[in-house]
Amino acid sequence: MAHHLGKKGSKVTIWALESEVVDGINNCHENSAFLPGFKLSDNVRATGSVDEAVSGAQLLLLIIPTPFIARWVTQNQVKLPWNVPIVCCSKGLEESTLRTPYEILVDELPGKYHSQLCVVSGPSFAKEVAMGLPTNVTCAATDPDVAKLVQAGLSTRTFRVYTASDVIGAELCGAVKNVLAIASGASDGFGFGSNARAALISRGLPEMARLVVRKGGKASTVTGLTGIGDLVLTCSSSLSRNYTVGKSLAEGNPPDSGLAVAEGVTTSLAIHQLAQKLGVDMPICEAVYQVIHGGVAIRDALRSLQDRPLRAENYDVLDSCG
Ligand SMILES: NC(=O)c1ccc[n+]([C@@H]2O[C@H](COP(=O)([O-])OP(=O)(O)OC[C@H]3O[C@@H](n4cnc5c(N)ncnc54)[C@H](O)[C@@H]3O)[C@@H](O)[C@H]2O)c1
Ligand SMILES: O=P(O)(O)OC[C@H](O)CO
Repeated sequence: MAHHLGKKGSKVTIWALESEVVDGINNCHENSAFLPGFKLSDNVRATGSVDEAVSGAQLLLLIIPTPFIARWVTQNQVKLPWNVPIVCCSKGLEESTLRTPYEILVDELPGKYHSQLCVVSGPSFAKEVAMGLPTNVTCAATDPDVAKLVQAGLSTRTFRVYTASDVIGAELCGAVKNVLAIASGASDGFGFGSNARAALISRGLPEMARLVVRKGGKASTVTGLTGIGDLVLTCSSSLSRNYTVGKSLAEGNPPDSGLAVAEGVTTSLAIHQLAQKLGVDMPICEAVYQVIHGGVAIRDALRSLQDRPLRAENYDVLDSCG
């Protein structure tokens, strides 16, 4: 995103955790740890100081893995300006509290920040964004003016931003698709074929919709970029870390994604707990949870989805889409 905005002409300062990442960006214009092979725009620089990163900022993009958001925000809250949009781009659920990134920010930041919070989500592999390939995403905010500000701030001819109001829906879609992508990667890893992958995607969609609606979001959100858009992308490409974790599980490896984060691994536990708490039926996500956290063999978990009692293809939850 920094490179994208730098190419657009914005001056961007990245705060990064690792000093070698800061040095690599400032000295070699490359983030060789997390985005190797890209010469970053000259408008992008990095720092290890949050104060320096946010100084004079017109837009803050918060893009850190979900498990670290709460701690990072509580540690740095006093340094964050409250009068510019804070755009949350992370996709997942916090394991201990089952909160989405936006819910974490609302809880951890004082009320004066709340109207500035928004979410950007949708089918957007970082590598393709960095390459300048056509990408469409959605900015969801409770305040439409904030959504429009972010839309204008991020959009270019290759990066098109839509606005929306369903924040919780957009976030839950982003969290659930990562778990479903693990199932899809595993299915492909076993060579179960294109039919199986298409079934996982289309039967994953009502799981997503049921959770969104139960949490107060709109069913129609799952039909958009943050829903089916990101679901199709992540379930069908080796560029996805989550899909890749699934493929690796099928090869008999543990659910370890290495350096890069696959949010679906921890999110599968949170989705399991949230679905139980809210009484939402999410069999594919549950199968992924059983594999990663319950010791069930991945082949058995996928097979068990086929062995469930025959039933009607019920998409009632989507019938409420306007
Ligand atoms: N990479 C993508 O294509 C993509 C696209 C859309 C959304 N996202 C979401 O963005 C979020 C971040 O993913 P990513 O792809 O940038 O991750 P990544 O795996 O490329 O990098 C992980 C990042 O997390 C940082 N980090 C690690 N521990 C941290 C801590 N304790 N505090 C702060 N930062 C820490 C690392 O410094 C590193 O920059 C995830 O929620 C992901 O789902 C990623
Ligand atoms: O690599 P993944 O699986 O985390 O997916 C990245 C993005 O969320 C795709 O939109």
